[in-house]
Amino acid sequence: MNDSVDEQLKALQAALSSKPPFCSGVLEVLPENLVLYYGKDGNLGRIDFASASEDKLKHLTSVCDPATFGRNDRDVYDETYRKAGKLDAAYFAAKFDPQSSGLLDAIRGDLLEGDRERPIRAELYKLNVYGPGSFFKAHMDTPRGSDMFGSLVLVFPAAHEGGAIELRHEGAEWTFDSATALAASQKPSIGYVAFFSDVEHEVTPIRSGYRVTVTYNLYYAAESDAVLGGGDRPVARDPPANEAAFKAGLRALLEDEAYMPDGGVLGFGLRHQYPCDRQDPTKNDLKQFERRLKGSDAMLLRVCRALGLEASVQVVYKTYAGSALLDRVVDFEDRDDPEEDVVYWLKSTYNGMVLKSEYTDEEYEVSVSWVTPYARNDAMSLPFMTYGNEADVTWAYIHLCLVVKVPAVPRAVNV
Ligand SMILES: O=C(O)CCC(=O)C(=O)O
Ligand SMILES: [Fe+2]
Repeated sequence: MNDSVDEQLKALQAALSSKPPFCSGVLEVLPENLVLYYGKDGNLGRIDFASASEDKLKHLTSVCDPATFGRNDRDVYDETYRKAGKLDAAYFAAKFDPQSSGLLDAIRGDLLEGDRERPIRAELYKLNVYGPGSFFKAHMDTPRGSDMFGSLVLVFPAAHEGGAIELRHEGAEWTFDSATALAASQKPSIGYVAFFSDVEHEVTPIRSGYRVTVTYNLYYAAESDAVLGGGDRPVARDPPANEAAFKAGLRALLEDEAYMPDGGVLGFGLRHQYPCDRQDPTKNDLKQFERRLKGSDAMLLRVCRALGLEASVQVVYKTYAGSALLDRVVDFEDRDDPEEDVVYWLKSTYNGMVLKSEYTDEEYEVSVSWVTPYARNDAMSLPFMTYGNEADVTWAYIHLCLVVKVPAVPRAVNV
């Protein structure tokens, strides 16, 4: 590979990973939006976070249940992993509304990288109270539906120290210290952080005071049938800087006639994991994920389609005999004969193709030039999430990739 192609590929990788997979901030609100009502078993309360006394915060804490989390396929209570109180959505009502306050619009503009026409909705999930010494260690949020893409955490301005949210993804780490951000705000305000649910996050220990949060699950709204990636989007939009850079870079690469003159296949491991219905995996036709891609994964498909390239979401399975590329999700429970060679089974039942390996000279059926690294799904084990915020046997996360055909020269690339 010559130097300039190498540099172009690096620029593509940089454009795809330049935006953090979360957004956060402090939102000024009307004073009445700092009011929360709660109650359980006849034990009722109203708390105004503009002036919440310690007694009021202790009362709220006393009404909460101990918070559990999902470890493998079980909900467990373990104070070495999660120490906090929680109330389910039936037991509290907050005045603040993410939709009418404009917060959802801000999240769409930031987290969804300018995909402004995409309707999203926030579903109330839980109230959490973290008193001194409380925390929640690293986990991902359990998907609760195929259209769920993210999580939103609101932090009320009760005075506290500690309790920052740390987020980690693909080797990078970010922190949002809502306590400090809220303490600096003179006006009534709420802290917020929204992230893609497959991004690992944790709440660091609270050193003093009370950290009260309300969490929401974020979904692509059902009424949206807008097809991502088409060049026929109804409303013009200004692409964010990383999208413009990615598009220019990919076009330049394809216009270079010395690059893949006979054509070939480009592969991009997607940055995010996606909810997959584990109970009935065969209904997971990979095409449906096109509409649900998150952030820069959506941008990648949008740009490929805009350039007129043939691109499809695919999945790589790791087997003991190498990797197989497939255009659909596999139901391993359909495999009647465990003695049968799994690669042969994937090939004969699912049109799987053996991927060329960088490490061995084994025979292969497809050779992909990977621009970003791909993760393999393990064909041999069920994909339980080790640490989630809830145990769920229906939904699992799956790693996907985008496979893009590069035509032979002379090739026409849309502008
Ligand atoms: O309360 C928070 O700050 C985050 C809670 C959380 O991560 C969860 O409920 O999954
Ligand atoms: Fe979480």
